[in-house]
Amino acid sequence: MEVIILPDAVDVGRFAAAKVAAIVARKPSAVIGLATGSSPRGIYADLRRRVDAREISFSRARGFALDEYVGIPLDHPESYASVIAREVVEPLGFDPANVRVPDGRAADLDVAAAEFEAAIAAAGGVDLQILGIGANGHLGFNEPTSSFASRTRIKTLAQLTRQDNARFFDSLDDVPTHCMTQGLGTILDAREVVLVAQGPAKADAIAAAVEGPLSAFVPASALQLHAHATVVVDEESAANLTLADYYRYTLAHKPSGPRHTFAPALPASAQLW
Ligand SMILES: N[C@@H]1[C@@H](O)[C@H](O)[C@@H](COP(=O)(O)O)O[C@@H]1O
Repeated sequence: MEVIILPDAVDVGRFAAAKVAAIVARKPSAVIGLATGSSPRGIYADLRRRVDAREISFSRARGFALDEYVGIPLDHPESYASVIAREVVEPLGFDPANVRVPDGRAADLDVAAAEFEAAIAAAGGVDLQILGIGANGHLGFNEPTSSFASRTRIKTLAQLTRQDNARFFDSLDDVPTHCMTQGLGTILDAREVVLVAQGPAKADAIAAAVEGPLSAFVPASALQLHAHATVVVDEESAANLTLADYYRYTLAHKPSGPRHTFAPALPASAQLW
């Protein structure tokens, strides 16, 4: 796992966007795992800038969303199908036919979950999975105690998650109680993953995920098992990392090479020690 600490949220978005852009430039039909929530918005904003500058195009790229609520209409503004369409597909110019969100409205949710897994496999797997992290350490909607081997399935949302997401709804009662989410096993199958976090509310979860023991109680700790995982955080989300100085030193002394060419230049304000 590579841990990148950057001064602020804008730098976090730019750094992670550079990884997405590099993959899409190399492979225009790349399969991108798409996350919702506030964390990846800086990534999408920087990618939009690159699209507008004609540096990259998502017209042939494919996308799979991480998760979806169960129990709200598809056209609800906070369904993840709506959010992905509004915040990712339209601004970045994906072909809507190439982007799939788990179907939380299906008559048979188990069948829909299995079909979603099959669609990822048929696409050749995910090239790069974008991830945020919940304050309780969840990935997608894999709440604490989710199996590291789990696949796309129905989950019950934790109360903390419902409270955190209530800001997107009129009231806590309006927040769905269930969801369909890619499993941790599904996420670990992506060829590369990049997790972004900003702000003090994520500091505990980041420390537990990066430096704590492997534990289903901290679902994001599953990323320790991934061979090509990058965690990109701002100073506030990095606040509880014991080895922060080591991560800064590593970044400042990064050897050059094909795997490292995606990294943009460090901002002048980056704190290296
Ligand atoms: N299901 C999503 C996750 O995919 C997201 O990473 C996380 C953090 O959200 P945010 O980025 O808004 O803090 O919680 C949400 O509920």
